[in-house]
Amino acid sequence: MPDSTAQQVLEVRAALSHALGVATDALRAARDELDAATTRRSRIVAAARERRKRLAHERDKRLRQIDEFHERDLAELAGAAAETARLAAPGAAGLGWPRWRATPAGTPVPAPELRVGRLLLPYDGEVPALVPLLDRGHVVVRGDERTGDDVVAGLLLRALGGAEPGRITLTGYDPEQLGGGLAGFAPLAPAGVLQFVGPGGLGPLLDELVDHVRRINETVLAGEHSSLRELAAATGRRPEPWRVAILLGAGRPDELSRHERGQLDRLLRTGAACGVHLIVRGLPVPAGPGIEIVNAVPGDEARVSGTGDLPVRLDPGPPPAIITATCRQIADAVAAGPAPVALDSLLPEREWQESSARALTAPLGDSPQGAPVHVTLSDYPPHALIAGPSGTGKTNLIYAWMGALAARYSPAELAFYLLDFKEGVSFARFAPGRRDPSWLPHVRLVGLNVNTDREFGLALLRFLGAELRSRADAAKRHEVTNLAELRAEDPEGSWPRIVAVVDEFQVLLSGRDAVAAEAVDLLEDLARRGRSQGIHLVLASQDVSGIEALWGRPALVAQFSLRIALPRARRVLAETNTAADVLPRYHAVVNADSGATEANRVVRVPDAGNRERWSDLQHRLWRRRPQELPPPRLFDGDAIPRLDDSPDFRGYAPAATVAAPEVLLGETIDVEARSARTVLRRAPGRNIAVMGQRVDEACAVLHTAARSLAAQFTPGAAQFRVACLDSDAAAAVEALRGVLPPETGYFDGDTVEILLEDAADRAAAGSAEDRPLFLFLYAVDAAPGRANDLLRRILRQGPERRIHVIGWWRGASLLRDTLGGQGTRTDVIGAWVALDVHGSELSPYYPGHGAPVWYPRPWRALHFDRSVHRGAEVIIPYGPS
Ligand SMILES: Nc1ncnc2c1ncn2[C@@H]1O[C@H](COP(=O)(O)OP(=O)(O)OP(=O)(O)O)[C@@H](O)[C@H]1O
Repeated sequence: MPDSTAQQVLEVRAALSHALGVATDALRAARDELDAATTRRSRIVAAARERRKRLAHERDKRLRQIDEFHERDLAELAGAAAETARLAAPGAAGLGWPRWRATPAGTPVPAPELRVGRLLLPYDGEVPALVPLLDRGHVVVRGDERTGDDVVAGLLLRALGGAEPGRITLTGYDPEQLGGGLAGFAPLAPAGVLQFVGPGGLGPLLDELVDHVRRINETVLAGEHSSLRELAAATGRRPEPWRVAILLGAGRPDELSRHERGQLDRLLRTGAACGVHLIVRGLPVPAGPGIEIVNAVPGDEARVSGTGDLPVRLDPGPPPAIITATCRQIADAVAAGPAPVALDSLLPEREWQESSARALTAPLGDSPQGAPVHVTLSDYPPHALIAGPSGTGKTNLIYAWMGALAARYSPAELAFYLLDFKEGVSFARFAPGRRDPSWLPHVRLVGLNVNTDREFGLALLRFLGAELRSRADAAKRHEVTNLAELRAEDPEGSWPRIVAVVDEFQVLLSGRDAVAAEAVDLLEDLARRGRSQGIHLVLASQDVSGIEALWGRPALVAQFSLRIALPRARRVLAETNTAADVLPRYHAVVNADSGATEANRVVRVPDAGNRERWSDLQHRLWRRRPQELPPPRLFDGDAIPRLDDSPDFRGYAPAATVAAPEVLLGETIDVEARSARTVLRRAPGRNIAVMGQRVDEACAVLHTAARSLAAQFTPGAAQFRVACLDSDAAAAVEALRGVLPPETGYFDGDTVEILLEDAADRAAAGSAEDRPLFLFLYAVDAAPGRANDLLRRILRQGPERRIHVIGWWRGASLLRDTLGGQGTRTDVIGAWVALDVHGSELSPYYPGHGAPVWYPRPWRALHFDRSVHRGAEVIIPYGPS
């Protein structure tokens, strides 16, 4: 058994050892497996880590790419926004304050947007934050008060600086600070560009703006355009300025009444289309279309509604010095008025093409809407009244009108007669001058410096009256009633329309004297009957309101149905028509219906005063003139005429016998250049007395008389004797030696009696002289006592014996003494020339007329010849040759 036990032990042992071996193998195998698994795991872990790293890398790379894209996109967008902003807000609308300056631009459409600050974007460059105002809408500023003030000031300055001066007008409502919020803009007020309304003024202001919108809709847009902006785009013109109202309320909810609320809402809705824009702060205005809201907070948190929620940094306010300087410039420019329009704008494409048979029509300038405004003279309206205070451009308007007419109608169609009672030479340009020999071919007469020679005005009216009669006679002959018909019936006749322009015509009508009375009568007749005969009167005056002579004759005034009022003209339009009060410079109201408000047409008159521009036109027309057309008659009251220029004097040819020798005495004040004359025929009383103390003028008259007589006789055909009793006249007498025949006898105080005795004897002789004898007696009142007797005999008996006295007495009463004192007859003095002698002293020599109206004036004389004159005539002595 032991064996079996041992065996068994052995077997067990063997089994155990086998099992052990197996287990050991298994263990080893397991270990190996573990090792392998461990190794594999480590590899897997390492691989996983590697992948994660790669993943992170990839992710980072991708994120970086996305960031780059994003930034690039953003930069592109911001760049584009900045560029757009630069275009939308050019110049003054967008420049930063350090470089800011006004950049007034013509009429860009639409108007620029205005910078208020910059958008805060992750972007290197700057993107301006803009708000639309002019042409687009309204701006409401909320938030911090000081920042808001800066925004408002910036907006206003940018808007003003980008527009032509005067194209924006501002109205401020600032009840809390009473305009203090807009103090910097105060220099605009005197020029009318800025006005303030007081604390109670909001309602009226809103009413007025609403009314303005209504007016623009009715009269300017007139259903043709939906907004001024559209009108400007279509026509290139902006007929109305923008009106910007700055409403700075106190922020109280009850600040607006119901009515005001309604008006404000209306303006917010409809104002922008009509150029009315509001900048509102401190009044409740809800967001809405066309309303830009600026939330004004300092720092980086401001917002502008047009740019959504993007943060904005608002600009600081404009430097006060820039505001003041800019406003001053604008005010100066507005006060100086708009730049002148050129005369050429009134000229037709082809000159002298029009017929004046029915009317004279020409443009006078442009309306505010840019259309030409035509003015017509015809049967209706026949005559024009122009008024405007000194310097408002009356003369210029007349030039412009004349230029436009003269370029359209040839001299066969139109004739001008021009008279200027103003001191100066405004119409001189139409007549040949020393520097420029040209003249306006239509001009037949130019009267200059006639302010003291009202008689010349009268002469013109008389002349026109005669022309009127001759036209009326012709019309009767041809059995027609007006110029158009007459021209049709008589195509060969010369019937131009006549335009008589009288500047400062009130001078002619001033005074209650015979000249004024006759002038008004003539004017009335011309005004009434001239219309159908093509004679048109254009009367201009600084102030027609005080012309009693005019307003006392309503029938006369009624004929002047064309009224032209320059700025601030009084009474020329109807009483309730105040259009002239608000006219800008160089504008006029033209009214063809006697000044009724409905007939107002505003016209901007071009600058016709410019000599060069005018000369171009005048020279062109002058070169085209018909060669037979003479230059106009020029009457210059300041010029002293010369006998050598007198057509009468030049017409003399010496003859051996002259039945009616003429004595020329001076130039008449008349439309034709004529010499005043007295005829010394063989008849009683044919003597001439010159009366007055002015030596030069007396000598000039006697010199003219001597020259004119001498020119009519061949040598020896007449006898001349000269006596000089005043040494002041010695030089003048000496000058006669060159004029009178060599055998002329000269006498002085010592020898004058010899002369007078001889002449008196010859005057008393039975038969007449075979050759006339002319006695020129200078200062004859100084002759010794006995001389008066002799003189009386010569004066009484001489003329019938062909002995005539042409004498100078140094006073009217001295002549009377010569004739025999008070009460003696004066008819031996058949003609006289009075110098500085008052009219009342002349009554003894003025039979049947009382005393002539005569106030002595330098280098003028009164001439009366009882054989031919109804009344005395004013003459101008001829000056030295
Ligand atoms: N439309 C215009 N454009 C530019 N300048 C003008 C215009 N009208 C007038 N002026 C200028 O204004 C000034 C005054 O004009 P103008 O002499 O015509 O005025 P007036 O009313 O006739 O004055 P006065 O009665 O004192 O002579 C002139 O220097 C003239 O050149």
